[in-house]
Amino acid sequence: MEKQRIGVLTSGGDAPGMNAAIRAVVRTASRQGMECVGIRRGWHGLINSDFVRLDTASVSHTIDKGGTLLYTARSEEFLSPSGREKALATCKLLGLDGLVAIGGDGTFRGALALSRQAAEEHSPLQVVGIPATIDNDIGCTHYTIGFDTACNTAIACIDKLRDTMQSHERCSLVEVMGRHAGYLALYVGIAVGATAVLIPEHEVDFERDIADKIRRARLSGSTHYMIVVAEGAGSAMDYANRIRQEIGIDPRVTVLGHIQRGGTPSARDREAASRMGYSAVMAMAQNRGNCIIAIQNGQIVDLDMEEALQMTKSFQMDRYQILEALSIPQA
Ligand SMILES: Nc1ncnc2c1ncn2[C@@H]1O[C@H](COP(=O)(O)OP(=O)(O)OP(=O)(O)O)[C@@H](O)[C@H]1O
Ligand SMILES: O=P(O)(O)OC[C@H]1O[C@](O)(CO)[C@@H](O)[C@@H]1O
Ligand SMILES: [Mg+2]
Repeated sequence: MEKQRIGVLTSGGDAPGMNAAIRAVVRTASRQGMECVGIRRGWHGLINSDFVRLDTASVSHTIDKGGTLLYTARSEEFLSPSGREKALATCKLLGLDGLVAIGGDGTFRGALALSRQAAEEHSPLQVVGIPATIDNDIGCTHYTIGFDTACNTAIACIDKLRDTMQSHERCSLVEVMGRHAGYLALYVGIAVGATAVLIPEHEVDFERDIADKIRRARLSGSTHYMIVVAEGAGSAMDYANRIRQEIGIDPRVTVLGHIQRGGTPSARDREAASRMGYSAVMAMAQNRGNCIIAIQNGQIVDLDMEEALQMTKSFQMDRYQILEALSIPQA
């Protein structure tokens, strides 16, 4: 039988730990006697035949690096069957039997569409997804690569901010990432002991969620207030203006932005990425392709891609209650 050859790519927003996942895929493939081709710039690269051959040595000294050595991109063209047709032509040209796609939910929807189109053309292509996004918003998995590092980065920044907010007895609003998801904001809020956390999953009521919390903190003796705002929960600047007008204090706004997507991956992200990368290739080697590698209750599982993409994650409102119980004194 011919030696199996697989492709690996990163797509969507980058996340610290993606390199550790690529490394695990390449090294496990090599152990399984498979060849590995890196596709650069996500689906855009697959369409344009943008590739690099990878071997065990080419992923040395990458486990500790943020970003992705394969670059990442978003591709409009890949959304159309004609775009995916070009991507399939690259797969045929390179002789790929399978593809490991490291990214978020959009990346997996793309992978599923590609494998369906390949099946229709009677040239099957196994696809396996590895969840990597700092948003931790993929329904089928309790954990996505990059989340822990992003939390630690945001916490380190907010700890610094707290020093100056405390000295000046100010209110600080810090915007963290999360266009559609509040996991990052909530975990960070608990870890920094925030006065309030605003998340997209919980409609913001200014009086209840901001004003009342600041007042109660003041009544209990606090003279500085830390409010963590997920970017999808509204503009931190608008909330600051309202606080100025309605409460009469003069807040400062800090937008942490893309700094949260960079940096040295944490131990948790390196470990999760290594286990997931290994499991992705093993699933393929054992003919269990078209799946997403997930972490459920600490265990690695592989789930049918179509079913996994229909799963939703119920938001952890218990954590929201814990945050309130720990940071806001009772009236
Ligand atoms: N329904 C879909 N069908 C085909 N391709 C898709 C689909 N959704 C997304 N894609 C492809 O996957 C790419 C990445 O998706 P997206 O931009 O949603 O990021 P993601 O993987 O969800 O990561 P993140 O949300 O963390 O940035 C898109 O640019 C597009 O090329
Ligand atoms: O600026 P970009 O690269 O489009 O990505 C921004 C988005 O990516 C995410 O960080 C996920 O990676 C979202 O929280 C954010 O809204
Ligand atoms: Mg996404």
